[in-house]
Amino acid sequence: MSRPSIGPPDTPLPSLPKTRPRKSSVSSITSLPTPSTTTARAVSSSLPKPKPTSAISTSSIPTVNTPNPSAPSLRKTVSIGAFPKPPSIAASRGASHPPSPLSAGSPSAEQAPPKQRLSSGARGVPVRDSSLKSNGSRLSSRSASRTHGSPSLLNGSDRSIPALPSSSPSPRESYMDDGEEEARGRKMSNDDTANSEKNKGNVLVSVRVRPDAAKQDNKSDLEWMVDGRRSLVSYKGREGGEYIYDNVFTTHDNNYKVYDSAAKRLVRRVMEGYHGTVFAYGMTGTGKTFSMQGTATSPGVIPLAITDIFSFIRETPHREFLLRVSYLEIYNEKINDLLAASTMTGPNGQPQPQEEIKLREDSKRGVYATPLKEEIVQSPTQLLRVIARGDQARRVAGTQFNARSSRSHAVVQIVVESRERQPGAGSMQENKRQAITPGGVRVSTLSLIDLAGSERAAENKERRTEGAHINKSLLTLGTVIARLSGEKDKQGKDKTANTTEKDKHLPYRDSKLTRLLQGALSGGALVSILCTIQIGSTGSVATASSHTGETLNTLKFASRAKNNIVSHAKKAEEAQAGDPNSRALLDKYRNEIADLRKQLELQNTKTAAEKDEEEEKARELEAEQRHEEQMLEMQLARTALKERIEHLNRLILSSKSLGVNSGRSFSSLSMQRGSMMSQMSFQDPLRSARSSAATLDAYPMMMNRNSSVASFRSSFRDSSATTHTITGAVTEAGSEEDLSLGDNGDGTATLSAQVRSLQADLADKNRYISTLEKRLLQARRSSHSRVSMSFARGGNVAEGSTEELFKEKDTEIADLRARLDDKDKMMAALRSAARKRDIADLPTLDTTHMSSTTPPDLSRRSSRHRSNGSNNSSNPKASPMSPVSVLAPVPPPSTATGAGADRRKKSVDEVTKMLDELIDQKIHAERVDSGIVVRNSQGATLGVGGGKRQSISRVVSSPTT
Ligand SMILES: Nc1ncnc2c1ncn2[C@@H]1O[C@H](COP(=O)(O)OP(=O)(O)OP(=O)(O)O)[C@@H](O)[C@H]1O
Repeated sequence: MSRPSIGPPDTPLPSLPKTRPRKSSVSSITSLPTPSTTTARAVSSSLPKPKPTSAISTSSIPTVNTPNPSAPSLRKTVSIGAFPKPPSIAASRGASHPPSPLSAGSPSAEQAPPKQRLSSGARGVPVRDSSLKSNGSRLSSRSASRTHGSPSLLNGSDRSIPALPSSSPSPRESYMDDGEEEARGRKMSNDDTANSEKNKGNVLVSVRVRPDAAKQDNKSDLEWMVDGRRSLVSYKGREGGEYIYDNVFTTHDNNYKVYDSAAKRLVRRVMEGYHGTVFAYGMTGTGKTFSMQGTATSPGVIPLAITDIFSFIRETPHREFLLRVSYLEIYNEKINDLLAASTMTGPNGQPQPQEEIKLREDSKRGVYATPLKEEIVQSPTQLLRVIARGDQARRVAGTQFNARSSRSHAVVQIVVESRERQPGAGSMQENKRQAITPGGVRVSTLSLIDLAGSERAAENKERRTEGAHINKSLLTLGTVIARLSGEKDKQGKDKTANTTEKDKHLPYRDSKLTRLLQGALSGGALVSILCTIQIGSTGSVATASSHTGETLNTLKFASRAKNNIVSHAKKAEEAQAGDPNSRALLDKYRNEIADLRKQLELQNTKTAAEKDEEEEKARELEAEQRHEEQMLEMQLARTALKERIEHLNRLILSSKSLGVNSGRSFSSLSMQRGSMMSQMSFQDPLRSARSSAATLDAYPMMMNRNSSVASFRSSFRDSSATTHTITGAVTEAGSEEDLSLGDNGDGTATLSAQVRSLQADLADKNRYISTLEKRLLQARRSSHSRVSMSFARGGNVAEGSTEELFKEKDTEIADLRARLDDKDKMMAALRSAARKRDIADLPTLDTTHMSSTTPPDLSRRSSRHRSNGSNNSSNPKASPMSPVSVLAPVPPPSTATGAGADRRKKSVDEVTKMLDELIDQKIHAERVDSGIVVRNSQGATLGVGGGKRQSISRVVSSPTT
């Protein structure tokens, strides 16, 4: 049995035999030239025997039924009339043209209203075959009755699109003889026939004729006639015949018309829950990509479907939808993910190799590719962008036939999930959130496929390899479709036949394309096939004859598809809520949304509580900090106050103990102190030291304020002669202070005791400094936190004030350090004075009280220095800055010789003066610094400060006598 190949023959075609004249038609078509060939032959005889190429196995070559050679050679038309005629709504979108036989430009009916055009067309279409004519009329009525009786899913019964009466002619199979068709028909019951008729409506086959690049009236071109109104393509050549489909689009029909007639209903059905597949099939360069993708000015099926999908969603408020899209290509029998390809780039910017994509099958999803990137889309623009991205990644190359030839089969899959909304009361917003029925998500898939075109072997090796793969997969597709007719018969016999069993006989697995299309081809989906042809070979490198052969092959493929594919597509079942096997993201997302909403509400309540708590904590913390600061302030103020009191007490003691005064008073006091010191210095050296230190501090003030000295003196009048303790001098903090006058009872103490006192004083100062430093640190910290809080609140921060505070504190520290240095210096001076005094006093001590207690080495040192001391005392100016030598205790009058006592007294006075001057300088400086005002009870100012430390300046009143 000879079977023509669907693929391109690789040998030159034999010269076309003459078509057998068909009396009725020939007479009616005056414009068509009489074929030069004389003998009309059946398909089998008109085509060369298939000659497999290296890439195509003979077994996979699709077959066509061979008509009986003895039967009349008149070509049978495709049995299309049974299929509904899609409505013509192109008037609103674009041009719909009347039949346009290539040879004779028939007058355009473009301007005529659709109905008028249709009727005039129906009348005016040249029909050259009486049988066709009669069939046509017969099927027209059948078709019309079907429209009202048992509508198929893709016919004009679509609720949303008004259907126009069908003008499809009689359905007849082109490649089956009458006998076979009749036999098949007889074998089927009436019900089967009805079902078959109905199911045929689920498969639409359309043919689109591409306009020639340059119009030339070739002889072969003139043998073709395309009648869009009657959906008829006829060829008057050697393999002459007439092919009738659901739609035939002429060269004048634009993409809108193609979409409206061939895909729109299917897309709408998909939105309702059916699976649907649209694919474009045809020779290379005939306009598959142009039809599916279109151009910017003339969008194709894919963009128009996308627009329609969203229109449907808008028009269907009682349902909610979720759309996800994937885009793959089959290139050289390998599946590439076109959406992942654009995103998967390596570190060097090179595209990364993809994970191998495999085809899997399960009972629910059928055959599917995995792993495949799916993107959820929410708008037509987004969806179009995703697809445009995939298009960029698709393989295209220039071939002999097409400058931008698709080298792969491209499959766009849009998964539509939808479910019913419950009409509910309340606001719109509430409805949206709550009015969701618990179950029932329906998942359907729309596959939009742009196949690569069949082509002849190319010069280029790469193109040849690609071409071989393309041809092989297309041949497998043809084979599967051809064999479906046998399955259809079996189905008629045994409706309960297991589909999987049935599919075993079909070579779906021979190519990835057929495997992927398995669900659609085996009847699980609505199918629309758009076959593209180019009648004239102008602009094609193929010879006119081979081009014609290819075109005829496409037409035959279309006829076979129409006749053999039986779709029993049903609405996808609703997946119940909570079904673990459900792929429905809608369900998943809804649950997730509900969960998240709950979490959010919980979080909101929690956050409110936490916020309150945090605010409370912050308030507490602030209050605590404020309290701490206040405490610190108080402590500092206390410390400063104590310091000052202590300081002032020392001043008072100093004036008393040293007897610093003007004229005689001073001398007598000095004398008295001297004698007292000699008596008392060894009784309680520690107490003496502190009061002496105080004396040194306070002394100069007394020196300069005679009146105050008098008042101080009066305060001591009632005190005991030997031990003076001021109790009322300091009224504010006197109880906390050890206000001893000195260990010698007159405010004098040994210098070593004074040194100790100074050390204690120094320790106090250090403590004070560290307190201040600590405070400064805290102030800084709190200032930082306030600054950051202010920033957090978006308020402005007075940075200047913070800096000023820092500066002030730094200055304070620097001041304290300077004062500390002064103390150190003073201590050093006192130490050396103490040393010298000790040396100077040694003979006196030896002879009076210290002979038993003085260590031998000190005695020695003392005796050694005695002469020096006398030298020094004889010349006190020799060491003016070392007054300690003259600070030596004056020997008691009983032990001191007259001249020696005088000399010593003199030297003591001198040195005391010097010391007083030195201390006076220091105190003066300090007074200016500290801002102290000391007044007596009469208001006389004892000491006046500069006011630099206003915060700690105090007025201390001396007690009145
Ligand atoms: N109906 C049409 N009207 C105008 N131009 C068309 C039409 N059909 C196709 N063309 C043009 O023909 C050329 C080839 O078309 P297209 O690329 O769509 O062919 P194809 O069938 O996809 O080819 P291949 O299989 O090689 O990819 C393009 O330049 C396209 O614009």
